[in-house]
Amino acid sequence: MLTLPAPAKLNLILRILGRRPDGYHELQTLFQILDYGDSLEFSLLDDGSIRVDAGTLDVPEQDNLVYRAALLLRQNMQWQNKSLPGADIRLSKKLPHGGGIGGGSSDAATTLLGLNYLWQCHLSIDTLAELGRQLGADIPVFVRGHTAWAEGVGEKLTPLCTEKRHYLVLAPGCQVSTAKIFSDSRLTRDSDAITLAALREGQLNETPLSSKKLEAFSGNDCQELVESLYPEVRDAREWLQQFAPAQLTGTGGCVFAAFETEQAARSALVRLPRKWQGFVAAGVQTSPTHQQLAKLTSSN
Ligand SMILES: C[C@](O)(CO)[C@H](O)COP(=O)(O)OP(=O)(O)OC[C@H]1O[C@@H](n2ccc(N)nc2=O)[C@H](O)[C@@H]1O
Ligand SMILES: Nc1ncnc2c1ncn2[C@@H]1O[C@H](COP(=O)(O)OP(=O)(O)OP(=O)(O)O)[C@@H](O)[C@H]1O
Repeated sequence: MLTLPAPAKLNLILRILGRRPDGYHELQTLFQILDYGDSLEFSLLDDGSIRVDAGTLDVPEQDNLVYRAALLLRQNMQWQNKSLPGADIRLSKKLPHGGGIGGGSSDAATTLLGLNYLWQCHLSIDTLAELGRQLGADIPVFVRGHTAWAEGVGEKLTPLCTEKRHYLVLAPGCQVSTAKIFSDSRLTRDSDAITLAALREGQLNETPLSSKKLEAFSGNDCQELVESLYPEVRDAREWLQQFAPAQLTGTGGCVFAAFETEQAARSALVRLPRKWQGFVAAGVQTSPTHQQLAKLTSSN
């Protein structure tokens, strides 16, 4: 049996530059991977079937991104005339879905990485990232497994180190549909592009992007619209704002703030009103999934 984590992400910066003919949006975002997330257990099945036990997640099996990722990988291998065993996958969800923290996307990426290992498919990270992109714009970053600056629809990724910070993430309890936000005519979709060079200006190449820089460039073009549609998101952000600058991640509904120490983040968490849920996590440069896989491959 193989157990792998599926971490959350935050969008520390999210700028929407325009809409493409296929309806998708050109964006620029800074994906920060966290050391907190879901967990998946994989076992081989002799009968060739794919089974997913989604635990508390109430999504039909065919729609579960874990199932869809497993099927896509298997189809891809079948085209190469490789016959594969099946898989039994157990998902333990900690991440709220429809939260803008990439829970479903990360589960899918961990499935691609985990089954590539277990089924010995030997597909490259580039191929797995391309398969992931077919399922969702947020999946490639988790497949590649680095905190990164992203462009295009989120698939053109440049790894970027950020200064270590601790995040308090709040889930105000509403699920926000990404498609609904991106199709709303009121969405800000004309932000100017910024360059990675501007982001890094004044910093030595090897140094992680400082908290000051992150704060100067922070912001999320979806925030105003999401808060007007979901007042509870604004309430949660305003509550968090008493401790540190707070903003929306992805298309929400989660909001977050950064703290220098874990203790500072936790002492805000203990004051969280009961109506909301929250967690504290550290920002990491390399995904815990990749760290775990690297341990496995080095011990083999
Ligand atoms: C907002 C972000 O979370 C930022 O990280 C992502 O861009 C969303 O990525 P995601 O949830 O993986 O999105 P997908 O599942 O690919 O797409 C959901 C819907 O969002 C819209 N969508 C998504 C990403 C993007 N760059 N432009 C879009 O317009 C599309 O209408 C699509 O039908
Ligand atoms: N394994 C899964 N975990 C969570 N949601 C899933 C999963 N599979 C399918 N879904 C569906 O995908 C939708 C989006 O879930 P997800 O957790 O990816 O949202 P999100 O946090 O807003 O992600 P993103 O930031 O990628 O938009 C859910 O509402 C759910 O119906």
